[in-house]
Amino acid sequence: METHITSSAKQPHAKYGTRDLLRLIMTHAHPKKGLFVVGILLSFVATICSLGITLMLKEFIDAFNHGTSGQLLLRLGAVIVVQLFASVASSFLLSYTGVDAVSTLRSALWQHIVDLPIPYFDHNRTGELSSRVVNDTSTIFELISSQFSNAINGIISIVGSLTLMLLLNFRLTIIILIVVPLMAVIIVPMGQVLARISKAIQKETANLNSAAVQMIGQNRLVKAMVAEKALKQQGKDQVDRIKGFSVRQIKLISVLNPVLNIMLLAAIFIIIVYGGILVQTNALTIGSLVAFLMYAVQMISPLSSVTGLVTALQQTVGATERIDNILDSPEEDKRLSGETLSTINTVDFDHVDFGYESDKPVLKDIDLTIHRGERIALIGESGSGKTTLVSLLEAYYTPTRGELDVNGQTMASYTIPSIRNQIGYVSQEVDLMPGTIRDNLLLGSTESVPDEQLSALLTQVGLADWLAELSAGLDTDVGERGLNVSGGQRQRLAIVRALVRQPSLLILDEATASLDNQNQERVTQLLATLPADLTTITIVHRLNQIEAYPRILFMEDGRITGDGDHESLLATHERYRDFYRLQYQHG
Ligand SMILES: Nc1ncnc2c1ncn2[C@@H]1O[C@H](COP(=O)(O)OP(=O)(O)OP(=O)(O)O)[C@@H](O)[C@H]1O
Repeated sequence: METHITSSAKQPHAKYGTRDLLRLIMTHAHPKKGLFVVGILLSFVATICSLGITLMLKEFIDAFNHGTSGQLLLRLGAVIVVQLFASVASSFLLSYTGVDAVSTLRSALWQHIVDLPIPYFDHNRTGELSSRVVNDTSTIFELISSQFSNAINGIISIVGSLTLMLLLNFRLTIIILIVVPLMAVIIVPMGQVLARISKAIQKETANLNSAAVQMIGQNRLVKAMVAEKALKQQGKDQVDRIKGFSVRQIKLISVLNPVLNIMLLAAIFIIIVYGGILVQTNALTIGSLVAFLMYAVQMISPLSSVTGLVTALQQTVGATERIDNILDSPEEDKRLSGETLSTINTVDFDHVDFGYESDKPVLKDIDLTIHRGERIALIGESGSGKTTLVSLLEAYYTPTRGELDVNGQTMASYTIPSIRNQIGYVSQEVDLMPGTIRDNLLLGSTESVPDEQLSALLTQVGLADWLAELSAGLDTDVGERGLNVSGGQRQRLAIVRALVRQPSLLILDEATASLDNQNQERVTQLLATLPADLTTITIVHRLNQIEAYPRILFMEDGRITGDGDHESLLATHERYRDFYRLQYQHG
């Protein structure tokens, strides 16, 4: 039988390389190839023009003694204009290509993450996933929009300058060719160390991101546990780890740049001394010497952007691997070619087993039939598998053994959206989405629902007075993570959200933490006001309203050991009796 637990068992990909990066960019970022090629060509033109300008300057200087040529100035002006236009246009086109590609990649990632199956989220931390969408895609953006074109221009500049230098003076060029490899001996190993450091910075920054998401999200818990000190220390340690790597990085860069500058100065010094001698002996014109100097700079300066490309590629390959891991994880199979489930009349668990991990069964031999319109309470000790049982109904997971049928047909034959559309699910952790109350109530709703209907439902759950007090009514913003709404109100809003889609099965995972007795009573009363043909399964944590449920399922260690009404369970089920008495003793 198919299970969705694929992400954790995924085989690690073979070593990642530039080819994977290219594949990722081509298949998911869809860069505008035409614009990119035009951008590179214009960049090529701009670099060639720069080299040409130097050559013209040489002619200009050498023509000084014979009076300046107006025609030469005109040509120089024209080339400068072309160079300016080409660099502006290429810079825009390449950056635009990068922005466009990274936006496409981010959207693809976002959409893919939305469609990942629940088990994927069981195994991956929120902060890490958000870091993939934001930080790792930025690394790819930098590569496409600047580092890549800088390096290509650098190579053109190096090759062009070198060729022109060779044409101007062979021996001077040879001297430069001795200095440059010396620089490479310093740049390349330092570049590798820098790459390792920036990889570590990236990793630690992602960790900080994920820790920050948790720290902010769990702020109430932290305060409740008076854990501020420990958490501050944890944050400081994490920040210090990044600082440690960053300091090493700036130390290296601080040394690298001046060393390179000194080597550049040394090269210029040699050129001036040796070139000066050549000028004196008329073996070289002053114009050629100036041009030579400029070419030397044009050749040496881009060296770091060329070697920088290697570093950038290494970093981006790391980001690629992480993004690929997400994109390669299979999306939830929504079984869109299956049948549409238009109502739920019966649900049959036929000797169903399920475990999140194959060797640890959580549900054991569940054999159960639920009929339309039943009001069921599901109770049992914490960890006995209640939430897991209803998660199977939501098709978040599939049974590892046995059969789960709806209307006498295997659940696997129905499309997943049609199953979920028939189920109103109110989970224990009720989260509201950012937006207005209306946005929240209509989340995922494809049909327009009149405000009167929403108000009627809000009245039904006892929120009419609360709504009337809000100045903007249904348009009130619920605030981030729904903090402006109390736990009980949140749960009742979630009930309305579930009812708006007119489900045939309502599942309520009662939130013990946020519900006081009064609220719980309200929820129980609400069940009585629901349409008679709406089946409800309520996971009940406190039993003070348990008599209201005609059918109670008692779960122990993944099995249903009791199935009946309150009186019959009290009479026949020892554990239920203990459970009931224990709860009552504690009020
Ligand atoms: N996503 C998951 N991955 C792995 N194990 C899980 C996962 N969710 C729950 N479990 C385990 O499955 C078992 C049953 O959990 P479940 O949440 O279904 O119990 P429950 O009866 O609803 O508990 P409670 O009343 O505390 O909500 C527990 O041992 C739990 O640790």
